[in-house]
Amino acid sequence: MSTPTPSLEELRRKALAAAAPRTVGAELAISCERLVRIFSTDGIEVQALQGLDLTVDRGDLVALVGASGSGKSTLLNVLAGLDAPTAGTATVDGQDLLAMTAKDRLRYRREVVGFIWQQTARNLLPFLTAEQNVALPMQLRSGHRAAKRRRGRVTELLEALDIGELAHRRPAQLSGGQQQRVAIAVALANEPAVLLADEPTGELDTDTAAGIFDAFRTVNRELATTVVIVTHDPMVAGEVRRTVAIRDGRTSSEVLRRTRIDEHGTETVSEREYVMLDRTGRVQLPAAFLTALGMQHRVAADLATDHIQLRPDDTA
Ligand SMILES: Nc1ncnc2c1ncn2[C@@H]1O[C@H](COP(=O)(O)OP(=O)(O)OP(=O)(O)O)[C@@H](O)[C@H]1O
Repeated sequence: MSTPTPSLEELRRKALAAAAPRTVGAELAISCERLVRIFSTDGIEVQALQGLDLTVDRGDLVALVGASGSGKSTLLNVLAGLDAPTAGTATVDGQDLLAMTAKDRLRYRREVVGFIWQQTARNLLPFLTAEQNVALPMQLRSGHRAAKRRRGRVTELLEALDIGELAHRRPAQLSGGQQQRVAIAVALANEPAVLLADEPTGELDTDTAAGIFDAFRTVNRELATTVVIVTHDPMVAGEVRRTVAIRDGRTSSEVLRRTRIDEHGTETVSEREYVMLDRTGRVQLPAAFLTALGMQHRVAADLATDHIQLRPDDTA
């Protein structure tokens, strides 16, 4: 059967689509490729990010873990538009972070991302009540919303975070956990595409931290907001579907958790660790595996039908 000849109109549509400018990574919430951030102080250069690759799907909930100084906060600050990368590409919600003017960056911070700091006091204005804190980002946004609609959203957010009855309290009249819930509501005020949190449970006790983490899950599930949390807390890392480890300024491995329910309704959670593969074929193998087999400098790589074997160098 011969393929029907496309009509002139179809060809024209295809040509226009091919010629249209494409927004890199528009289908992803976050896309970073070979991201580099170099800090220079007193003539000394620190490479905080050394060619980091990361993609996050829309609607995902991801924990970023890693040793102190591995580059987690640097990455989060870049994604939040608080800091500019030195090289590489970074797009959030289809917006190119390296091509932004100062004005674009301001709008980006106000409308595209929400940010939650570890220090509870840093997230809120002390002289405003919880509801005034949540309403403020909406008032600052260009093209003011109608006051009535704004009030409705403030109430909705405070209720979603289980703090509806605390709307009239100032931060000093709230516990650390309650303050972080208000901070999440503030960060969500302008319906951001991505919510970023840097050690949001770092100042809280274990039970309160569990509650805050639940709040992130609720937001992720019910408002479909993409959430990225930097954490040291092993409990948080163990609860999310995806945990990405950062080592020496690069994503080194990730753990994916899957929940399966069998025919008897029994839930089982399986975990699998993956190492990252970049576009040039580089992988960073877990240090523990390399030490266990005494692998250094070079390894023997052989292709099998469905896997690649890596063995210690046998020529030494
Ligand atoms: N403004 C800066 N000026 C100079 N060096 C910096 C700056 N910010 C971060 N660094 C350095 O960059 C590296 C990565 O720091 P970063 O704060 O991103 O790590 P981290 O993984 O968030 O650590 P922690 O878990 O301790 O917060 C570190 O060596 C740090 O000293």
